[in-house]
Amino acid sequence: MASRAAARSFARSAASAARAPIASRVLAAAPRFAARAAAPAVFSSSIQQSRGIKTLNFGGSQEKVYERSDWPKEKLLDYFKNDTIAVLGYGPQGHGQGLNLRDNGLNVIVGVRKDGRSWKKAVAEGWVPGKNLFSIEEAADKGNIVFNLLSDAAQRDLWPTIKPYITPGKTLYFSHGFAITYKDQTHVEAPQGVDVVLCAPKGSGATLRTLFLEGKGLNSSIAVFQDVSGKAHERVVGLGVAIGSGYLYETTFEKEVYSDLVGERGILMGAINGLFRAQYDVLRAQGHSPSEAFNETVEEATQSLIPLIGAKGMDWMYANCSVTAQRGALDWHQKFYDASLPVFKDLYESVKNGSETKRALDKNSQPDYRESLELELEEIRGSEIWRAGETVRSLRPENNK
Ligand SMILES: NC(=O)C1=CN([C@@H]2O[C@H](COP(=O)(O)OP(=O)(O)OC[C@H]3O[C@@H](n4cnc5c(N)ncnc54)[C@H](OP(=O)(O)O)[C@@H]3O)[C@@H](O)[C@H]2O)C=CC1
Ligand SMILES: CC(=O)[C@](C)(O)C(=O)O
Ligand SMILES: [Mg+2]
Ligand SMILES: [Mg+2]
Repeated sequence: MASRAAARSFARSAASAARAPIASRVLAAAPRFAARAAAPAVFSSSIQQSRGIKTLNFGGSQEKVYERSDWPKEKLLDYFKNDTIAVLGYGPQGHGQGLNLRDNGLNVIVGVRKDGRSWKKAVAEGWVPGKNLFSIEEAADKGNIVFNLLSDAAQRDLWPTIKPYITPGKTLYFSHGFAITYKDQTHVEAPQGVDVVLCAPKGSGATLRTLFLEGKGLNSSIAVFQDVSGKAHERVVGLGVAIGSGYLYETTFEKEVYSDLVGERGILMGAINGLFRAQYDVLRAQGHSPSEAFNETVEEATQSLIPLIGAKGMDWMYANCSVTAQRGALDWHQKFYDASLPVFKDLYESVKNGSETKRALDKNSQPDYRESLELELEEIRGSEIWRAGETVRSLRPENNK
């Protein structure tokens, strides 16, 4: 009973927090359930081992994370003062990482194919041809820390062009374990005499940039594949901070790429799209209007309930919904789990055995790959659910002043 009353009082504080903007909602600190006080010691907080490194308890496992407090701007500037960072590619990551490095005062240049989409974007964002914007080859030549942020297919296709410039003493940096892990398909082998590292922001390059501008940071995964200098780990931590990361989590190239490919095909992008569509279609088939089906499927999820999960976890979101909703969700979640578990197992296998890689490489190396992706996105945009969504979004009070 006590915990029920406590839950109700949380529900009230969360309800008022829910009216605040998302950022302050996330920060709103309300006491947890009374039951939480008796939680096992396993949930206890961190042991600070040394400055900049923390060993934390993640659900019962100890893991090390690195933090940016150990890398203030002056240290970054001094540590990388003799380095030229060449960012190859100017997609979402080239944009986010390149601009954050530049704003942090590091010596950074961009390399993209001349007069392509990325070249034009880079020029529009203040990169100057011949000064800090070059062809891919020129940039790879000039840089001693080379960020390979081309598309994963282009990393395979252009490797023979780039490889001659990755000479001993340089650092080769990726934001994905893809090229190295699937080297049987990409033919990207770690060159001799070169540190090979990874820093993979766990989110879009667009978010990496906006959070940096807001003085926040996106968490990233880091890994070292080849350490020739003996400093590869320290360097990638510094680089991770310099691109605007918050905390850095340790992984391996293989673990990063397996989890990333599963995540984006699964919950983050593929599964969420499939689940939204399925529920919307059932509601529509039962005679609900497009706005009702959209509001009950997408709008409420993105505007109300998912931010609550982000703020304080699944139980917190449940606790802030009616007991009717909680009862039903607790009963039905197992059915969704059972239905999707085999799909996730298939997905993991398809990632691990290289099928997903093969498909991404085949499709995204076609000359018209962008146009065909755009056609598929157009189809989503034109479908009823997302057309209904456009109208619903336009009616959010903040968009309708
Ligand atoms: N998107 C994200 O937020 C995340 C991406 N990553 C990883 O970061 C890396 C970069 O990804 P992302 O930023 O999304 O970029 P994209 O996958 O969108 O790739 C964009 C870059 O690749 C270039 N490119 C593609 N094909 C060619 C080609 N044949 N020749 C020359 N250049 C080519 C494009 O140039 P042009 O415009 O001239 O075609 C563009 O600059 C990838 O390894 C990705 O997996 C990691 C975390 C998140
Ligand atoms: C943004 C991100 O981390 C993804 C979804 O894995 C990607 O864009 O590849
Ligand atoms: Mg990712
Ligand atoms: Mg990815």
